[in-house]
Amino acid sequence: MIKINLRRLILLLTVSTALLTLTYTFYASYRTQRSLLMEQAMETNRAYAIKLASSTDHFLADAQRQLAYSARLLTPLMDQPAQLVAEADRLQQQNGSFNSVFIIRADGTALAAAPRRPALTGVIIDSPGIRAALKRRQPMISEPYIGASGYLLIFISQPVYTADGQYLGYVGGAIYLQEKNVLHSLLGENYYRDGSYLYVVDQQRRLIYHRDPKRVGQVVADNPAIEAVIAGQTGNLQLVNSQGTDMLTGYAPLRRTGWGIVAQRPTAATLQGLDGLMLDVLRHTFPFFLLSVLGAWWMSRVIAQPLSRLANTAQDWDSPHAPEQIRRVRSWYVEAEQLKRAMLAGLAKIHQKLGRLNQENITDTLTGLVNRRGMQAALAQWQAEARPFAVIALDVDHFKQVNDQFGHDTGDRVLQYLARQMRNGSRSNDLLCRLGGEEFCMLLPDCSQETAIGVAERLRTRIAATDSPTGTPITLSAGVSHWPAGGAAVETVLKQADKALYKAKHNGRNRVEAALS
Ligand SMILES: Nc1nc2c(ncn2[C@@H]2O[C@H](COP(=O)(O)OP(=O)(O)OP(=O)(O)O)[C@@H](O)[C@H]2O)c(=O)[nH]1
Repeated sequence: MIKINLRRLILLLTVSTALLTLTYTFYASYRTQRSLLMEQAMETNRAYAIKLASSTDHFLADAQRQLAYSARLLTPLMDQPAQLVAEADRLQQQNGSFNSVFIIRADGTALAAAPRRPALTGVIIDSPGIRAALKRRQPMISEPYIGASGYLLIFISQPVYTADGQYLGYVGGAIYLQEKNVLHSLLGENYYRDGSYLYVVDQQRRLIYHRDPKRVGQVVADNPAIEAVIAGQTGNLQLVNSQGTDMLTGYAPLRRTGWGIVAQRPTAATLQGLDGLMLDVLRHTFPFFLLSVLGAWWMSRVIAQPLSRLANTAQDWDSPHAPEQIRRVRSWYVEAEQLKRAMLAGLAKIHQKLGRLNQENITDTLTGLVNRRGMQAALAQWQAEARPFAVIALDVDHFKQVNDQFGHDTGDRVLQYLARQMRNGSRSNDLLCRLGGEEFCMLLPDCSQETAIGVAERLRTRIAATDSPTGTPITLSAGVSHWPAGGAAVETVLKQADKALYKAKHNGRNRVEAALS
């Protein structure tokens, strides 16, 4: 299995988390901005359609008021052609509301027209608007229709009655939907430059105003915004228009005529700025992303460091400095501290075990004294430290007889007894050794030969005066030497002690002899 480095793992995890967060934030921010922009555009269009519906309603009401005023003026003038022409001229020119003005007698004969058209004066004009006005005899706004002049128009009319209610005819104004007039300016002047535009439909779904004059008069089917607005609803929605363009629309009806105003903006134009906006977001977010990568890199180092330092110390566990090295590792988080403690505990156990093994290795099992190997190690260290010491070589006299007479077990107990006596008569830093059989040795650091002779003599005397496990005292012989007396080597000094011991044996046993230096 592939093993991944902890630092890389932390780095990888943190960077991928940061990257995921960045991507998600970016995506969420894109979605939010997008729907916000779209909702804003639709709401703006709705508000705009409401405002224009209200302005257009006002305009039509105003046009009707002008005609009503004129109708009142005309009541006494209906048989005065010159006055009628003057009034028609005034109406047409004063406010510019109408492209043309007609004064029609109750039988349908045109009495005056503005702009002046002599050909039409005195004849009966037959057009849907004029016919409808005559028939209704009430103030009215016609449906759009193509007039005698060939223009698509709406006709606004006001009946002329005498004071006693006799119908004399009416005064009416035509607004040419494809020509310049106040209505046109009202709708067209608010045309925005950001791709937005509006159109007006009548109840038959016919375009009666559009920024493209060629489309005026066209009937638009299957457009949900048109369907809603001619049903008298105000609102907004996203739709694909008859030209296949995705649009954000707002719409509002005209109360006076039942027409509908639809303001719209292509969705693509609305969202055009979004890409730039998102690039800006990315530009602003990227330094933070870099910072978090840097932070992740730093964190991965800081987290991995205690573990990797602990791992390094583990390679050197047999070193006596290992515990200190482990203790020095800064474990700043709980898991590293736990690991550190576990390692220290493990190491302590190992060292304890090693120490025990080591101790067993240098200890004589019968007496518990240091064996020959232990003695060699101590001597080497003292020699390295140039530490002077005295050597007392000891040997039980006639030990063979003890064995023979009392048995080997008693012989063993005698050896243990001697070891105890040696311990009783020595200092804590003296090294007491059994080198094999009944051969013993005492190494006394920082001790002169004379003092060592005294120690050996006291031991000999005590042994000779004390009952051993045999029931009677035993005796021992000793030879004493000193290092570095005479500059001899350690081995020589040991041999000198042995020689002195032989001398003591030779001279009758139960005695201490000093080596000649
Ligand atoms: N009980 C016992 N006897 C041992 C041990 N090791 C050696 N011996 C005996 O110690 C005796 C040593 O005898 P020798 O070397 O002849 O010396 P000695 O009898 O003490 O005579 P001298 O040293 O000349 O006084 C032998 O009988 C060994 O078997 C041991 O661990 N236990």
